[in-house]
Amino acid sequence: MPGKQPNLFAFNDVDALAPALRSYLITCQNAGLTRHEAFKVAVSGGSLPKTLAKALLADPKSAEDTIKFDKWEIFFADERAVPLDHEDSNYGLLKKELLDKIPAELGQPTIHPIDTQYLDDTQELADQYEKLLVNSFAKGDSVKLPIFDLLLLGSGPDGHTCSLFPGHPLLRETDAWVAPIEDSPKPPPRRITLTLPVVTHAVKVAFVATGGGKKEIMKEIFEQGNGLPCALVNEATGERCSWFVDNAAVEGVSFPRRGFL
Ligand SMILES: O=C1O[C@H](COP(=O)(O)O)[C@@H](O)[C@H](O)[C@H]1O
Repeated sequence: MPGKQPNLFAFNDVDALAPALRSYLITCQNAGLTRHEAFKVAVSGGSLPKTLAKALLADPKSAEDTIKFDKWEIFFADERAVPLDHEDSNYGLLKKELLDKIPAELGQPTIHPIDTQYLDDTQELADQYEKLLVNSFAKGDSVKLPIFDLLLLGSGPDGHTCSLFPGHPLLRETDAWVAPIEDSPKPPPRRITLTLPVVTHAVKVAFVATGGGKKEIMKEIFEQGNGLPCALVNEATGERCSWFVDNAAVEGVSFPRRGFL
């Protein structure tokens, strides 16, 4: 692994995890604001938005403990090729769990959903999302990869992250920033996803994984790796990567935990 190993932060439960995640997000936010007066974050769907909402919608404990939502630019780490109000939409999920609940006085983030006029053609859907990233990140022709301030990811019980699935040829993609997938083993099959080089190029990467249903795959990710997508992210990002988990998700996993300060 480059540099040090990923940080594994384990908590008793989601209620204990959420304040630590909030504090981590504020640190990433403030670093982004210092760098370019915005916080550019890509988020996943699945179980993440609920935990994210718990972290972000909590009452601030001090003046420093402030989420500057109006400075947040939220992108999607992966998205399903469905309308934004469809029950499978990652945007729809984030809206329901978080966006609709942000009090107006806290300011509102800028959201970058997929362009649903291209739903019938996943290659075009991916290309259009890549263009959006080019316009949001590129400062000239020299930009080879977008640099997100943070990628907020989940881990499926098969070790997938974004819509990058174990053993799938998409894991070898080196050119595209955003790629289509038509054969996702987890429904719905038609999706787009950030590619591995984009994910691993982010300033920071954070996974959130909770519940005993994840413990077998967490063991494999942290003990063997086995080329699982989550393990590939760990290997490529090292200490830039942090895992926020509950104890149930890492029961029996031999990997050093770090204390969250
Ligand atoms: O299909 C997806 O699954 C993963 C993992 O979801 P989880 O419910 O096991 O946390 C998610 O990160 C991804 O964004 C989503 O499209």
